[in-house]
Amino acid sequence: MATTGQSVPQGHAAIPPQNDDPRTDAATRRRRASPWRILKPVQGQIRFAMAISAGSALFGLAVMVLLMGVVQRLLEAPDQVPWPWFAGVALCTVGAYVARLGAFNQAHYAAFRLERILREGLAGRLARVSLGYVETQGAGALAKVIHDDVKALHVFVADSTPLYARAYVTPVVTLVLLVALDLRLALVALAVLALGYGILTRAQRRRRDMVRAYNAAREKVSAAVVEYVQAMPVVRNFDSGKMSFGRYQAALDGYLAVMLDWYRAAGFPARFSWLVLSPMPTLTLVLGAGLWLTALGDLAPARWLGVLLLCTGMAESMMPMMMLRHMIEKVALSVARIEEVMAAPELDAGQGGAPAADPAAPALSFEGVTFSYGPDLAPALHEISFEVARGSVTALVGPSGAGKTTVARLIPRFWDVDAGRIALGGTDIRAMSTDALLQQVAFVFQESFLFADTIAANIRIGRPGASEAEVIAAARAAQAHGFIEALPQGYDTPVGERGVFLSGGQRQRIAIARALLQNRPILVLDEATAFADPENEAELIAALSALMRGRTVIMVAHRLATIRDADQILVFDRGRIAERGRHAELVAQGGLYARLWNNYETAQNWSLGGARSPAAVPNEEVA
Ligand SMILES: Nc1ncnc2c1ncn2[C@@H]1O[C@H](COP(=O)(O)OP(=O)(O)OP(=O)(O)O)[C@@H](O)[C@H]1O
Repeated sequence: MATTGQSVPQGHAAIPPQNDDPRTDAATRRRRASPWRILKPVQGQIRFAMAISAGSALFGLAVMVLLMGVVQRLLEAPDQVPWPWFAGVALCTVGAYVARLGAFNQAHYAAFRLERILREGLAGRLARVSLGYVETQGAGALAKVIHDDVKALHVFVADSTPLYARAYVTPVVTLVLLVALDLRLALVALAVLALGYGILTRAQRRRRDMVRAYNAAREKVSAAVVEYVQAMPVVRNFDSGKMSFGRYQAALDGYLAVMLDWYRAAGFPARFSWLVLSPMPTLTLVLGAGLWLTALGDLAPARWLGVLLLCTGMAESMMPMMMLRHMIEKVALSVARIEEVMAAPELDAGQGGAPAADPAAPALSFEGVTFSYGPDLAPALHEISFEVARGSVTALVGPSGAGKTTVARLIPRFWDVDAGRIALGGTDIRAMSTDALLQQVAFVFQESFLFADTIAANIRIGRPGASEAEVIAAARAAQAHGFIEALPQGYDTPVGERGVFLSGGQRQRIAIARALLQNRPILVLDEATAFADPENEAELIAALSALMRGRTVIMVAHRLATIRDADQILVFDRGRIAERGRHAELVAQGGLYARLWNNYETAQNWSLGGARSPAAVPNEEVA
């Protein structure tokens, strides 16, 4: 189906451009970008490739003209072989091929350079945008831009730019030569071309609508495939695949209907126009007209032959032009997506260093912080204010969706606050450089990212210069040394893509070892025990205790037992702090926390036996 490379698709108006990407939103479609802008960094090299390619086209046309000369000489003096003309033909043929090869070489070099420049630019940009942007876009979608969309541009530069020059130079020069040789035959050839173009343009009239319908149908198929595959474990257990397969089937049927409609609407005229634009009709007509003119004694045979030779190339020279239209449409969506990432707002990082050691200021403070995830969304946090004293532990609890994770993520500036400020040691975090901020705070989130490297390397990310003894000490404190030692290659065991060879609890302990090595004064834990199974929960809690010792801690707590001893508990409810205090005070208050605690305890005592008693089921979701 794809029409990449240099092959010319038959009846290609019937083939819609490829856009198999569900990420293409309406805004992107509106902003279909021209590819030329993005090629600027390698513009010089591309122009050079185009110039060589134009040279190759001129050599090709020179071959035709010289062949005409050969025939003329042979007609004038049949017993004398016109060797110089033959030599000219041979030289120009070699020249055409060498120039063509050179053009494609240059275009490929430019494509490789561009690929590298774009990937570096995109990666650099992503390092400067807010983490919130990365999270909202989705790592998969961004990786696709860096990989697939950049690749699409590579293909465009490598294969299309030389064709571009040929597509313009050949028809124009051919036409000039034809007119110079014989205006009447030139007009015949032009008439055939005009007819072919007319039909093709008619065939493409509904193209834009069809492309839209086609893209929508493809997106539905993509989404249905992803759903079908991702939901496979659930599907197998519950509906033996019938329901989600039904959705997939419906998407495929819709896709087929669009394709058939397209084919019916554009298929025949498109194929017909390709037939008209192929060399045969032009040659037949020019041959007939030439015969007639020769019979009238009004056309020299050598000229006639020259026209025939040029006409063969003329129809063919139109092919690249049509192919290019298709290629540019195809690459425009990739360009739009690349430009969108390149235009993503950068985090306005301050230049300041670490906060001044103001002993009177709290380690961390939220001062009237209001934040919403988007201009049209209700605030996730309303005027949140609290202080965290140095060396103390603050726990964030509350029902699901109350805003706890949002608080944790605002500290490393996943997003910036809409109103109010967040300060470390009295300094607004927006005034600190990214490095200075990160030197103060370590984070352990629900799902810790492990690189496809060894366990030791993953721990060492915390402090690249750490010695082996320090890595092992951190792993010991994080209760990870035991299971690492038991692995066949110990600390040199590769953890696989995103740590798939390790359990959730093991991955978390490696992340804790990493944070221990970082040794930063403030620690933010977001549901760090969420993946703990009963077997390693105790170890995980021991690891966290080691990490928390002597540090200022903010923790989003899943298991309320882990926060009984917290110095301060902030109870969130619908984006506000509903209650605050220590465990005993809050339980005594008999409010939201007391209810959450009660439910938590009930849940802890819940057993299969208890499940038979309806009273034992908790009725409110615990954070
Ligand atoms: N990326 C996002 N885009 C838009 N809204 C979001 C986003 N993340 C969270 N929200 C919304 O912000 C509110 C607070 O969410 P948050 O994740 O902070 O709650 P939470 O208390 O941590 O919940 P949970 O305990 O279930 O993780 C919720 O209403 C949620 O729907």
